[in-house]
Amino acid sequence: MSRLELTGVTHAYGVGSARREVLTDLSVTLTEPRIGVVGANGSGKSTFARLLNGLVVPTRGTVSVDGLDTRTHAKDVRRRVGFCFTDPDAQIVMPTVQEDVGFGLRRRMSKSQVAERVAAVLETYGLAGHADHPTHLLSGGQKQLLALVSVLVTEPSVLVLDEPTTLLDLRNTRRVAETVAGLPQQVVMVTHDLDLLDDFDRVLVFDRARLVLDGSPSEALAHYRALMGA
Ligand SMILES: Nc1ncnc2c1ncn2[C@@H]1O[C@H](COP(=O)(O)OP(=O)(O)OP(=O)(O)O)[C@@H](O)[C@H]1O
Repeated sequence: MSRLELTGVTHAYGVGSARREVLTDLSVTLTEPRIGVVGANGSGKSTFARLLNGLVVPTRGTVSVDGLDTRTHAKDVRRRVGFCFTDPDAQIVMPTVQEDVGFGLRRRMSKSQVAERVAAVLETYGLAGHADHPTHLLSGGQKQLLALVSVLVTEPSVLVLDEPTTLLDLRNTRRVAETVAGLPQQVVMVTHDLDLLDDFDRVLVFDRARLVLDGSPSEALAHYRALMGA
């Protein structure tokens, strides 16, 4: 597993009177295979997730992945840490399924190698019959799966998922959950769906820009439910 390390991290968006601190003085080291992140809307979870692959660079403090600082080694970090957005439309970039899956590989290997790898992963994730399908015609669940597969094909060592099932029905939620459960990679998953975290090794609870609990799924979920008054 990789070592994801945040040291003295504070992050704010905006400046002057518009400055809004969304993460405050966060230090945490993550080495477990399965890490969940929960918290209220606006508590800083997405910002935390984006810090892990350098999509967001902290205002103060450092974030590193296996010793690589996201500020100075952005490219290496992004190669190791794959990121899946809540909304798959934010990352589906090509007109057909196979082109989209091959997109992240085009600079690393020859056309025939890309075609071979793409065919193999589409088969593995049950999308083989959709290779030539226009991406904009896929269902929400298929799009989410495609976004996940397009990241997995690049073989990241860590996968960060920001609310990957929010837009999905129960069947597709299960499908994504099963796919994620079977991955050899380290996974960091932000979610409001607490059931997805039952078997996780560690769950972080955020509240108003702070990490307020870091523990087992049952401890974290009890704390989160109490925070939510549920
Ligand atoms: N690019 C940005 N510019 C300005 N403010 C931002 C930006 N991104 C997020 N914010 C603000 O930062 C705060 C924390 O947002 P963040 O998305 O990290 O929270 P979250 O816990 O993931 O919320 P949610 O559960 O609603 O997705 C929110 O108030 C949000 O409006």
